[in-house]
Amino acid sequence: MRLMPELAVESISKSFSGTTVLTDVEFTVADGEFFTLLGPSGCGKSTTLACVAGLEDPDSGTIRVGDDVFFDGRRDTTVPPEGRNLGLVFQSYALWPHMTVADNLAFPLKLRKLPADERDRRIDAALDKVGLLELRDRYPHQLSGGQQQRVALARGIVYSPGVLLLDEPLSNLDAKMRDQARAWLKDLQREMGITTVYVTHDQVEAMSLSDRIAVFLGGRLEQVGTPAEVYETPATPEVAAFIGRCNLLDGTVHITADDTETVRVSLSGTEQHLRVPRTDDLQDGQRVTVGLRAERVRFADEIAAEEDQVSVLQATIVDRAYTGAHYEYRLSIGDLTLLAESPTHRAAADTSVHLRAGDCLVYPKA
Ligand SMILES: Nc1ncnc2c1ncn2[C@@H]1O[C@H](COP(=O)(O)OP(=O)(O)OP(=O)(O)O)[C@@H](O)[C@H]1O
Repeated sequence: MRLMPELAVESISKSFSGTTVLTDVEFTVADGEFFTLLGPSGCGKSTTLACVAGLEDPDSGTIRVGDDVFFDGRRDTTVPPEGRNLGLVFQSYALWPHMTVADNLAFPLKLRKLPADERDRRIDAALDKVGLLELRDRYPHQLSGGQQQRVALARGIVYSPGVLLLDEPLSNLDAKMRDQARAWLKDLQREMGITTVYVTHDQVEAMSLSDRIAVFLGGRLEQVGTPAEVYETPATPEVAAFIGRCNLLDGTVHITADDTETVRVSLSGTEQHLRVPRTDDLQDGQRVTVGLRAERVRFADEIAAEEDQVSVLQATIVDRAYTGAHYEYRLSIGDLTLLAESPTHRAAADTSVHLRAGDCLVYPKA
């Protein structure tokens, strides 16, 4: 298999009409890696991808694949999209309606001036990869949404691009088809070993597809890590809040001479407190934000209260919802609201919750 040099995006910034949409965005994508740009609507993911594709130019920074410089803000260098050998697939499949499937795929090959027999060979190979060889002579309107999406993908890979860029390619599919397409896309990417940059706002999609995820918020890269890293050790409270369902609680640290493994945090909005792991960056009196994922808020019968390692808080259930997979509870603790998930139905209003110190994500405030 041919080896691709890494894609390096170095400190790119971009504004539109004076409004900054990207600030010092920096990441590298390794050969064969499935790398996802994840973030809420408007955070700058698509603009970043468009800069890699050459559809937009950043205001500054560099973009390169190995020694091939696509963009260099200092030298005013920019390579046009067709010179970058990238496969592009967007949310809107953008198939030409008056062309058959095969002709849709032939288009980028004609642009690259490939001879007809080589074009046919490549078209059949790409359609075979996406499992649609028998539909090569149909028109787009004779295909389902999922099939159109596969054709768009086949068109993205037909000229053997070095890097595949996908912008929300599954978002037009219904939930069930999206699940199937996701599994299929992952298999295809693995089989081809093609370096892939994927844009989505759907964290489940990002978690299940990616080798690594770059979390974008407000035009900045907040964290780059494996799915497990961004979920288990989010770099900031904002990342914790964006990925999964996370309670964010404000409090103040209190450290005594007896505290070795954990320290006490008095929570704002209640007289109650919880214990969090003791770390070097925590001082007595330090204001902190504590992140607690909903599924890590346990009820008394779920985990035992262990000295120092599990805090017991008295709570009232104010609302419960059945989701099929589990129950979601809204709890009040003094003036605080806490979301909890549990497989068990709980009828009583008053309850105690058990919070493991190791489940608390602690962020010192500046
Ligand atoms: N051509 C443009 N002119 C002006 N502003 C733009 C342009 N393209 C994007 N923006 C703005 O830049 C910001 C980032 O947009 P971008 O499309 O990159 O976000 P996104 O994270 O991909 O969002 P979404 O998931 O909704 O597509 C947004 O505030 C958007 O309105």
